[in-house]
Amino acid sequence: MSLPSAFDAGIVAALSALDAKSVKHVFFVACGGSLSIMYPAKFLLDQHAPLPSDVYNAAEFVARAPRVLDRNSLVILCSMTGTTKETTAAAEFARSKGAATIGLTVEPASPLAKAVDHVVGFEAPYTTGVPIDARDSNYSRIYQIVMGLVALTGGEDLTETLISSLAALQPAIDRAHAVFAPAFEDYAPRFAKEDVVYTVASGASYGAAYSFAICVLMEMQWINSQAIHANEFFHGPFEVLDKDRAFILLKGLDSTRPLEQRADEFLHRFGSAENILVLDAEKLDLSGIDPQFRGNVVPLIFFDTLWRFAYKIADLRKHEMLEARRYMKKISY
Ligand SMILES: O=P(O)(O)OC[C@H]1O[C@](O)(CO)[C@@H](O)[C@@H]1O
Repeated sequence: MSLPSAFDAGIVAALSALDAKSVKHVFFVACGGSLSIMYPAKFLLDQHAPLPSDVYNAAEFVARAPRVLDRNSLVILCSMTGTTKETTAAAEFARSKGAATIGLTVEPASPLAKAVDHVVGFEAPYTTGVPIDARDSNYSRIYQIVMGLVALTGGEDLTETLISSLAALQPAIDRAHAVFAPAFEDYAPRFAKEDVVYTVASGASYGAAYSFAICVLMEMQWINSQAIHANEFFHGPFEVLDKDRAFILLKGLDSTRPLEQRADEFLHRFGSAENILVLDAEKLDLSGIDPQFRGNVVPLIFFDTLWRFAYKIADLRKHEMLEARRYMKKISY
């Protein structure tokens, strides 16, 4: 089978060089925001192929040294900058075990790019401020890798369906901004005053909640946060819930939506609606995105739109989003 001509050229090169049928285990490896996209990537692979996979923080991957990592493994790594040293070390470690490696990065000359067998580029608006089309984002590229792999390993070939869905994603994101804008306007003044804001999600959307909690609220706004899995919520975290506690709940469209729905009902039973910001994907116009992929692309819509909310909070707190860091990239660690 051949991959669609609209597939990213780097992905076509990487997957064509791979003896796909020999791949017995896939590892998704990265740190921080780049790690957050690995959860939905694994979710997509789990849905479409009987291929075992794991998601690892890059340092943990090297320290744990899974015994199953060998020449029949495919290790997919991501570092936007390509300079996160743990991720480069993980690529080198994977190659030392004979595994095939694919690295996603925006910097083709970066240390990560040099450490992997194949480089896949993507675009990111967050540090440059230059808007992109979501079809060129990290989500889009890793989904192409996953669905390409599914097709090449004998699974259903949904690559064309994926490509046409990704082409419809940016207009869907643009429409979503308008849908969520009134809620962001309403909630931002209250959330800007909070010391703690939790984010809750499950399934394909968990990664979006994770990155919003650790990279945006904590890293960029110094607001204490934690991403809580929508069902784990009932296994401890719900004890902190009262009328004053602030939560963001992501309700996606994947098969785990009932978990998020149950959390929604409990949050509104004991919390107060004005402190529970719910982003519900059922309110979105997802025309052009195939129903099979709607649950998978919704987290990118959540994440992209939540940035607008974060900038509103940043303005109200007078705390600059990307510059006001104390440690990251400012000191050695
Ligand atoms: O490896 P990357 O994707 O360049 O990430 C570098 C840093 O950027 C973030 O993803 C967001 O600032 C951090 O979590 C991470 O430490």
